[in-house]
Amino acid sequence: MSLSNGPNQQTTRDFAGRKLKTLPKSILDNNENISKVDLQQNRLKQVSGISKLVNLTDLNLSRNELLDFPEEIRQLHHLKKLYINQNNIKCIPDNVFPSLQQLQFLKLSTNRLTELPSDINQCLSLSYLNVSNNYLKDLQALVGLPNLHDLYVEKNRLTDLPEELFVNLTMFKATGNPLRKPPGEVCVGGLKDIRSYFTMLRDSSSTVKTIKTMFLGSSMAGKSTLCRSFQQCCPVKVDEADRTVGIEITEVERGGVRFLFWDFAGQEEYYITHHVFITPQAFVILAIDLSSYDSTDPQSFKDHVSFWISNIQLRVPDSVVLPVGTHIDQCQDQMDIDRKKKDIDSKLQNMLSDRIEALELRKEELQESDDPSLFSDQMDDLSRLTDYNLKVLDLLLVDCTKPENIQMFQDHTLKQVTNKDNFPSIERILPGIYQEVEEHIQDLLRKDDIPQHGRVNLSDLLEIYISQKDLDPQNFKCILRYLHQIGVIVWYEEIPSLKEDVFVKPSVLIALFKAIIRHDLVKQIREIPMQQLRRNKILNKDRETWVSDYEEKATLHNVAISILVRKELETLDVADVDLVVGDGNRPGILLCLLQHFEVCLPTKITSPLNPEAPEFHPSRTWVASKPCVYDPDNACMFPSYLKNNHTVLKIWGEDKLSDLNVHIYFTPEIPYGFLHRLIIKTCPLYPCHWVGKDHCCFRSGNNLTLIKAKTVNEDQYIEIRCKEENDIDIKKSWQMIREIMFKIDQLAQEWPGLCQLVHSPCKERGCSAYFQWRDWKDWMKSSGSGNSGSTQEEKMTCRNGHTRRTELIYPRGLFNSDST
Ligand SMILES: Nc1nc2c(ncn2[C@@H]2O[C@H](COP(=O)(O)OP(=O)(O)OP(=O)(O)O)[C@@H](O)[C@H]2O)c(=O)[nH]1
Repeated sequence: MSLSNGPNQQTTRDFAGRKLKTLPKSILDNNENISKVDLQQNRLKQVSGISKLVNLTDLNLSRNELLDFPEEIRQLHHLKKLYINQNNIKCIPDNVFPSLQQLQFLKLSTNRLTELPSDINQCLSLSYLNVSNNYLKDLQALVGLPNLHDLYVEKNRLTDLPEELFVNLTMFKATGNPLRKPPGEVCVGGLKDIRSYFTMLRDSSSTVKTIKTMFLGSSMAGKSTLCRSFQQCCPVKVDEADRTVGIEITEVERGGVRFLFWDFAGQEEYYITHHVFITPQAFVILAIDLSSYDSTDPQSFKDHVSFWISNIQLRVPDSVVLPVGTHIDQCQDQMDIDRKKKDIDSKLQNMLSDRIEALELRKEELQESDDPSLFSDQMDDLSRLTDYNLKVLDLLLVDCTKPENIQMFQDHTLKQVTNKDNFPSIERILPGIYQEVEEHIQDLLRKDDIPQHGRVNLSDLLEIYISQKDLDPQNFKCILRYLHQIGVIVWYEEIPSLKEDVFVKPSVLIALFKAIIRHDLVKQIREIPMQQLRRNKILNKDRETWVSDYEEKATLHNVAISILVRKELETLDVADVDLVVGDGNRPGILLCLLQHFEVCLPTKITSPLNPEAPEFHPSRTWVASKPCVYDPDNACMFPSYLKNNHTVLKIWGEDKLSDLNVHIYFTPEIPYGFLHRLIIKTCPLYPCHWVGKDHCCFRSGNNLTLIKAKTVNEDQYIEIRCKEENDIDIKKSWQMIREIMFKIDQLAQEWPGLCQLVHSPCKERGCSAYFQWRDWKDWMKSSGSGNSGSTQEEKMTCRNGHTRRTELIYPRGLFNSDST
C-alpha cells in the first residue's frame, strides 16, 4: 500500500476505489510519517480517527458519502491540499479553516453547501478554491483571502458578487449562476471585464430586464405571426410570400421588460445555421400548428414537437420553453383542440421523464460494472445531464386571428418571463454607460456616422468613442462584449480575420448568411441576370453547372456565392463588397464565418508547388513555406445538402471484420448537424477525403478511415472504421481514430445536454458482444501513442468467449487494469 518513501521518510497511502466504509486500521495504527492519503471513490460516511495523521499534507476524500464536513480535519495543521468534492456535505462548521494555515488547495465542488463558514477568510494560504456545483447564494465570506488566485464557483445560486473579491484573482469561472451583478454576460468576458464593470458601476447604475426570446418550430407553424402580433398588439397576417428567410431580429418593450425577438425560419435548409444563433439563457417559444397536428401519428409529434425539444435540450438544456398551439381556428372543433392539447402535454411529459430514466439506466449500468471507478468521468457526465432542468410549460392555445388571444399571449409571456422560478436572472444591474453606449451606437447609425449596413471597424468605433465620450478603450471593449453576448451587436473577436469587424446590426450578418443558405437557392441562381454573369465572364452553361453541382454534389461555386451575396449587399447599400465576398487573395467575411461555424467546407485548398519549400527532415518539424491560399475559382461544399454516399462507398468498398471499429454512442441522440460539422472539422486534417450524405472517408498514407452515423434500435452512434492492411499501420490507425474522437469531443462541448459512451464491437462474425471503453478522455489528451501504460493484456475475451489481440479492440496499453 505504501507507494513511495521519500528521503525524509514521507509516505503516500493509496486506498482509492476500495469500497471502504471506515478508515483502514493500518493507517490509523501506523500514522506518524504519512503525508499523503488517497481515499477517493470509497463509501466513507465519516472519517473518525483522521486527526491522528498529524503530518498529513495531502488528503483526498473525493467521491465518498460524507454528509458532514469532518471536524477532525481542523487538527491537520500541515494540510496543504484537500479534495473533498463529490460528497453530500451540507454545512461546514466554524473554527475549521482558521486552524488550516498551510492549506493552499481546497476542492469542495459537487456537494450541497448553502453557505460557506464566515471564518474561511482566515485560511490565509488558500490560493485555489473550487466550490462549483453547490447551492451557494453569496461569496461574501471569501472577501479578504489574501492569496486566493483561482476561484471556481460555477453552477451555484449566486446573484451578486462582491467587488472586493476580484482584487487578486487570476482565474475565475462562474457560469451557471443567475447572476445580475455583474451579469453572466459580463463574467464570460473574464476578469478584466469584471473589473472594468465594477469600475464603471461606481459612476452610475441602473436595473434592466432583458430577455432574448427565440421563436422556433416547423415551417408555417406561425412563428412570425406570433412574433409580429405580439409587437403590434393585434393579429398580423403574414403572407406566404413573406416567409422568414434565415432569422429576423426585432425588439419590443412590454411591462418593463425588453424583449429581443429572434424569429427563426422553419425550413430544414436553415437548421444548419441554428447552432450559431441558438444561445443559452433565452426564452423559447415553440410554435405548433395544431390544425395539421395528428395525435394518432407518432411522426407528427416528432416533426412538430419532439425534434425541437430535443434540439433545445441538447444545446441549451437550462432553457424554459413555452409550446404555443396555433391555427386553432382551423381545427375541427373544441373537442379536437382539447384532445390535441392533452396529447401534446402528456407526450411532452413522457418525453422528459423517459430521458431522465434513460440517463439513470445508463448510470446504473456503469455502477454495476466490475469496477465502477474506471468509469467515473462518464458517471460525472451522466450526473451533469440529470442536473439540467429543461422546463417545458403547458401548451398555450392561441388563435392568431383574434385580438383577445394575442392580448392573452402577451400577458402570459410576460408573466412567464417575470416569474423568478423561470428566469432568476432576467434582472441585470448595469453601469449607466452601458446603456449610453448602446443608444449612442444607434444614434451613429441614424446619423449615418456608421454605414447603414452596420459593419464598422473596431478602431474607427473606438476613435469615435474616445474622442466623443472619453471612454477607456478596455472599458469600451468590455461593453461591446456584453452587447455581443446579449445579441444586440455581433463581434466575433475569436475569429482572427474578423476581430476588427463589429456588426452593430446583427440582421446584416444574417442577411449575408441568407444570401446563400436559403430554401430557394436554385431559383436565386437561375434568376441571376445575364448581364451580371457576363460581367463575371460566366456563360449561361456555367450557371447550369452551378445548379447541377449544387443539386448533385452540394457544392456552390465561389463566383456564384460572390454574385448572390453582392446582390444581397446592393439592397443593404454595402460599399466594401470585396471585404465581404472576398477577392483574389482572401475569402472575405462571409466565407470566414461560414467556415468558422462549420457550415461549409472549401472543396479544395490549393497550395501551389513551391520550389523554395524547405527540405523535409524526419528529425525536425517541417514548416510550410507558403500558407494555403484562397482560390476564387474553387467552390464550397455544404455537406448537409448531400443526397447520397455513392462516392464514399466506392472508395471505401466493403466493411471487413478485420477493420478497427469503434462506436461512439450519443446519449440521448446525435444532434442535428453534428456529423456534418464533424466532417467539416476533420477534413482539413486529411486533405485526401470523400464526403457523402452521412458517410465520410479519409486517407492518410496507406490508412483509410471511414466515419458514418448509424441508428440501431433507437441507439444513435457514430462508427469509426479503419481498414487494417498490416500490423505496422495499427498504431497510425489508432492515431487517426484518436484525432477524430478528439474532434467529436471538442464539438460535443457545444451541446451541454449531450454525453457519449464508447464501445468496440467483438470481431467475431455474428457476435453481439462489445467491449465498453473506460474513461477515454485522457487518452485523447495524451500524445496518443497508444502504447503508454505498463503491463499490457495481450488478449481480450468478450462475454461470449471470443478472444482477440488487445490492440485490435482498444489502443493497446491504455485500457488494461494496471494503467488506470
Ligand atoms: N388561420 C390562422 N392562420 C394562422 C395562424 N397562425 C399563423 N397563421 C398563418 O399561417 C401562415 C404561416 O405563418 P407564419 O407566421 O409565416 O409561419 P412561420 O412559422 O413563421 O413560417 P416560416 O417563415 O416558414 O418558418 C401565415 O399565412 C399566417 O397568417 C392562426 O392561428 N390561424
